[in-house]
Amino acid sequence: MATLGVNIDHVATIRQARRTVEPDPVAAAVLAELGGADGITVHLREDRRHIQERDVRLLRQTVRTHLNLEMAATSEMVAIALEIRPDYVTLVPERREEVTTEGGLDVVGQQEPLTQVVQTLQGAGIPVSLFIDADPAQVAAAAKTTAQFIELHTGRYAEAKGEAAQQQELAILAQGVQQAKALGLRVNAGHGLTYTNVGAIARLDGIEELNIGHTIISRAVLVGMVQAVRDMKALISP
Ligand SMILES: CC(=O)[C@@H](O)[C@H](O)COP(=O)(O)O
Ligand SMILES: NCC(=O)COP(=O)(O)O
Repeated sequence: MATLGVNIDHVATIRQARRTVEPDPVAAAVLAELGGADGITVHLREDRRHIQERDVRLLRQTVRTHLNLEMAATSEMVAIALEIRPDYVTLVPERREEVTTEGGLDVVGQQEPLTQVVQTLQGAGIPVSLFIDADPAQVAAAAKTTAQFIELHTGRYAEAKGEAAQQQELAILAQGVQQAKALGLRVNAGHGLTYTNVGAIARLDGIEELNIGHTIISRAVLVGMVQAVRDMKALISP
């Protein structure tokens, strides 16, 4: 049964809309944990469009479950991670122009530099997860970096149109989980999951944690964070 990492990026999106101090992602994390979150995920983007370094520093002191820092594999972000020391780091691709993450890391094409970043962080005691598509070559390349985890990108599943297409993407994800486990990788999953599409992913054997953000924050705006998290927990671990 998968656990739930709540991504609170878009609490910060509302704050940054006015460049002000509310709503505070730190307060949101407390409420998410009260609602049953098993972890808190934040994406400190190079362009700081939502989560700020201040948020990550305070969350390090206040998160009682575990803190997952999503970041690009840059020297700036590695230095921040080594200083703040999240419970784990998830390396994600980033493009300034993107509205949100568009795909997984190209580990195959960046094997050497990504392996260096993985070994720097894990050498400092910070486990690393690589956010990748469920592509066999990417899964194999991720294992070669010595990263302890992968996070399978569920965006194509979430965007699939119609039952057949969704079942096809689900089968690809299931295959990716099995390949990763056979290679000794621990497996998380996330991106684009919602209250209506999460069930089939939560039922995939071998996935440890689902990182879910936008849909939970969208519901929290209407019913409150505690209830929004409780509702998602009820779906992924009934
Ligand atoms: C990697 C991923 O899919 C998300 O966790 C990421 O945080 C999306 O970026 P935004 O939160 O900026 O939409
Ligand atoms: N890595 C996925 C994540 O943290 C949240 O993605 P989303 O649910 O906001 O699409």
